[in-house]
Amino acid sequence: MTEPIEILIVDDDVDFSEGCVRWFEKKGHRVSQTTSGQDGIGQCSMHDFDVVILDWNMPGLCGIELVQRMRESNPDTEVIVLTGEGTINNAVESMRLGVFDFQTKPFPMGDLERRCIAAVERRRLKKENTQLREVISRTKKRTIQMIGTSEPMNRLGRLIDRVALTDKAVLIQGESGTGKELVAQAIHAGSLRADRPLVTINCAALPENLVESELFGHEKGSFTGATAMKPGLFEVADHSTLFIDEIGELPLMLQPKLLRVLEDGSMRRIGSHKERRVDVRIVAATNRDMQTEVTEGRFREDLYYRINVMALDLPPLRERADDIELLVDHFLDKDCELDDDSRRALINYSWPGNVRQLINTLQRASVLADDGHITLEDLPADLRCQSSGSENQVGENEGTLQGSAIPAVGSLIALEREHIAEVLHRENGNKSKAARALGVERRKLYRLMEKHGIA
Ligand SMILES: Nc1ncnc2c1ncn2[C@@H]1O[C@H](COP(=O)(O)OP(=O)(O)OP(=O)(O)O)[C@@H](O)[C@H]1O
Repeated sequence: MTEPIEILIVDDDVDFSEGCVRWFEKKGHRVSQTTSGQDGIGQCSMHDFDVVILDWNMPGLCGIELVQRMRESNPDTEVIVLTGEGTINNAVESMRLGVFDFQTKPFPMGDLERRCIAAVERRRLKKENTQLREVISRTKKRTIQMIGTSEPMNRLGRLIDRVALTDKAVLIQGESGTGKELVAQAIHAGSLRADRPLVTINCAALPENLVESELFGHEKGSFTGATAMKPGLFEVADHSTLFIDEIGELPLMLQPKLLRVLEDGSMRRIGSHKERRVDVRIVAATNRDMQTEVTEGRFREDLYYRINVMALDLPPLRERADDIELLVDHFLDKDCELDDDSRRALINYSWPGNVRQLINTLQRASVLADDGHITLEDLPADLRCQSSGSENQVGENEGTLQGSAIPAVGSLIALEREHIAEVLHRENGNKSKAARALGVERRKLYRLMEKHGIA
């Protein structure tokens, strides 16, 4: 049997439509029926049908009007038009409106079912197309290569392989820069959903009021600025994986909505009454202690248990020192080489900003090095100190300038940038702590970091 199709039959011929309902139901499809065009439009606004089978000659609203209104509110639903008077004009008109097919009564029911199956296929392809376009416009393509052969990394690799195939929600916890996003990509790549793109949202990088519309989408006109309908990331990630980065930042008022999708896969766009069903696997990440978040009332306990079905803890780089040299060699510019002292300094450092800090340090050193020959002088002061045996200090380059526009020394902008970088450095790259120390919201810190090109 083929996949069950959700069908709405809109026809004022009661005998015909009841016959259709019985026939389709026997074939295992889910069918609703109405004899009124107005009611059909209402049902479409409440439910996401795959196919509407519509009589062209209904009393009240004419065929053109019905098709137009249904397609306006349900551009994804395919429409098959039925008529007793098969005129060329009707066919041309309905095709122009984007209906999938046009059938003249009477016809064999088997034909109608075959047309419905073909319509569902077109709907699936259209949806997939939209998903791909959305994802391409939102994400940069990256290949996943996790470097590390230490025992903690081998253990993590084995866990990823096992977790990936389960389809269960995963919570990845670890310090900033340890590779949580990379792990999310690896889980998706190893899952049965891997042929579809991974969709990502970072809750902390978006203003609070945008998180809801990004996740759940909105209808045109549902709030100021909603000039067009936009599907949410849950719809974009249908049949795939949604990576929710910094889930600890998810506003409390949105948490019940997320819980609902996780429980039964149902959601609504902002400004819509229509319930949509999605099949999305959630992989979430955080560098917060979620137990504390729950205890202190910032995160719902029920949601925490829902997302924490499988937990993965990422070790900080200082707990897998065996991997440092591998990472250094992997990320070192191919035209550069390290002298013995600088190599030793890199290997012995405690890397509070983890792999991200290591990558930044190497990039910085390769810019500063003469003829590609990296010496201790090309490394930040705290690495040099540590290498000469002084106390562990934090990484000064968790805050390396990435852009090319360096503000004039002493300018207000330069001072702001320096101060932010210094606080990040003092807090070991921990953005929550840095935001608290700066007296701003974490989101604001993200925007400031972006503005100043701080990595
Ligand atoms: N094991 C690894 N092998 C190769 N690259 C890695 C590894 N771990 C991390 N990286 C790289 O380090 C950088 C930071 O990793 P990622 O963004 O995944 O960290 P994160 O834990 O999600 O950080 P944050 O909490 O700040 O978002 C990325 O460029 C990533 O590719």
